[in-house]
Amino acid sequence: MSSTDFALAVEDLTVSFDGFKAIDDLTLYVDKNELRVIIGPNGAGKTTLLDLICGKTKASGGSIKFKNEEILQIPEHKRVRLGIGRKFQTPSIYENLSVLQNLEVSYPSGRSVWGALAFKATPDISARVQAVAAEIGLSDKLDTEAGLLSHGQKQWLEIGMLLMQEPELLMLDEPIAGMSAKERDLTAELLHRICQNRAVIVIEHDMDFVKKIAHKVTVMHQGKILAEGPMEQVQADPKVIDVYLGH
Ligand SMILES: Nc1ncnc2c1ncn2[C@@H]1O[C@H](COP(=O)(O)OP(=O)(O)OP(=O)(O)O)[C@@H](O)[C@H]1O
Repeated sequence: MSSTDFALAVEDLTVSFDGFKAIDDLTLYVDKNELRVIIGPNGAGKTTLLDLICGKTKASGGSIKFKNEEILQIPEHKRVRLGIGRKFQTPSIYENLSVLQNLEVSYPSGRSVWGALAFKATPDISARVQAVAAEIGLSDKLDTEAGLLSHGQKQWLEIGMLLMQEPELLMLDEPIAGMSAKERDLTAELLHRICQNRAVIVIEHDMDFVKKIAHKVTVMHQGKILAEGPMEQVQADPKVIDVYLGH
């Protein structure tokens, strides 16, 4: 497969913090419609890798191509416009706005959060809100104030806010942290749905959940890739057991 076919092509990526290489000459390719899970011990560089892809952290060297376009020099807010969405662990929803309003304010070039109450949505925006609400399982909660949602529902709403921008690459950092067993199952189903139209990268520590969602698993260790492949293969890899799964 030539690199033109990948949603994301990371090559020879390096970042140093005061001489310490948190990401060390790392190469990674993610297909369109692929759900990739990144695992590895604490400090392996997983979060730093996502920070580099979304533009929060500047790389020291290497290349990051999104849909075959070099994005290394492109600032974070422009990468969002290109179609790269990133969800952090803490939800950043507007607790005082309804689910509907949270989704509406997330529409690209939509109104600001300050104008939320006086806002009249166009048919395009309303249609997108309905579709996204159905995708995240919150169709019956559109008028609910976001602050009243359960922890899991807040996480799904934030994913929905990212989906409003129709990202072609969505990155999620430990999406099931703090969720109940039922919420975890629903999140697995949600991730299966949303990777049908885009590439998704998930950082996760819960191996049962990884098994449920991953198309392929990348194991990181000390800023490098230790192993990569289907979960069964990675799980049986003595190197992976030694540095991570055996602990
Ligand atoms: N801005 C920074 N300045 C200095 N060091 C940093 C910075 N960001 C990350 N690091 C270091 O880089 C290494 C990788 O950290 P990172 O948070 O990416 O690991 P991780 O695999 O996400 O770990 P965890 O599973 O604990 O979240 C760590 O040693 C961390 O201390």
